Amino acid sequence: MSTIHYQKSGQVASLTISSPPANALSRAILEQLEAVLDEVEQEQDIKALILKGEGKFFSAGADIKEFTSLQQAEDYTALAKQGQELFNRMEGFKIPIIAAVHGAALGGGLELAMACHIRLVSEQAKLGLPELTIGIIPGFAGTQRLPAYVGAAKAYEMILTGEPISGRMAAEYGLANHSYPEEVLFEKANELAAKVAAKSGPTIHRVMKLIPYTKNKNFQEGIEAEAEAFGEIFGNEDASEGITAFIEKRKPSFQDK
Ligand SMILES: C/C=C/C(=O)SCCNC(=O)CCNC(=O)[C@H](O)C(C)(C)COP(=O)(O)OP(=O)(O)OC[C@H]1O[C@@H](n2cnc3c(N)ncnc32)[C@H](O)[C@@H]1OP(=O)(O)O
Repeated sequence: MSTIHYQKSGQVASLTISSPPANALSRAILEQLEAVLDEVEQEQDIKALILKGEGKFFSAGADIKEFTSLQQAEDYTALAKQGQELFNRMEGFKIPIIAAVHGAALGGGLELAMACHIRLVSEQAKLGLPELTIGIIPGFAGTQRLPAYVGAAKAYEMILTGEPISGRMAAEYGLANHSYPEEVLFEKANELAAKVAAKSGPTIHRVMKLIPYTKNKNFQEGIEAEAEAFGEIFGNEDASEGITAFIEKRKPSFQDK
């Protein structure tokens, strides 16, 4: 069963995405994440949150198989908005969220990690936005958050090639705070969360309110345009071909239509 496990240990809580085999972000998983954040918000004493994935990966992104159940451009736009709004809520959360990324954070999985305040990654993890490889575009604010972390030039390359970068390179690019061997990643995340949790709660909350003032003012406009474009692109034959090819485990044959 797909779920988000919520575990509290002192003043640190962990949220674990458990949606085998790839921790794909179905609409149901996004709703569960929303519900768990509601629960966390009720707890007065939590000072740091760790977000991680169970199994082989952090998350392989939106649930590509679920895409076939949607019909209209508006349905896809609504899906993009669901993810964007949740991720905006996370970015504006008063409790710092540390993403501990192992295996892969691709597409919506990377977009989720980018909505966290700090990213620790395993050295060999694959981080990327591969949507163009399946004939679609990023839709959970990746076109806006990735350039903010790595600069426009690297974001163009990563999005247009669809090729992932390693965790080690993500730390070099500024996309991740640090990279570690996978076997120590979660320990490092716990250590960092403990350092944060040792601080006074009111000071943490003030900082969490202040740092978002640095955000680019065009961001909201950018994600609205992204959600519209995400919906429109699904009307293309190449999107159907890309998604079918992924499900059939073959290379897509795009016709530029
Ligand atoms: C708005 C947001 C949009 C998006 O996020 S679009 C999605 C963007 N993400 C991707 O395009 C990533 C797609 N997945 C992959 O590239 C690969 O997978 C991995 C690199 C993550 C893993 O590769 P490997 O280790 O070879 O495993 P495997 O056999 O490809 O996958 C294991 C099972 O996981 C399913 N799966 C993987 N990613 C997704 C996904 N994003 N949505 C739904 N299912 C997914 C596969 O189909 C398969 O399933 P089965 O065992 O039944 O054949």
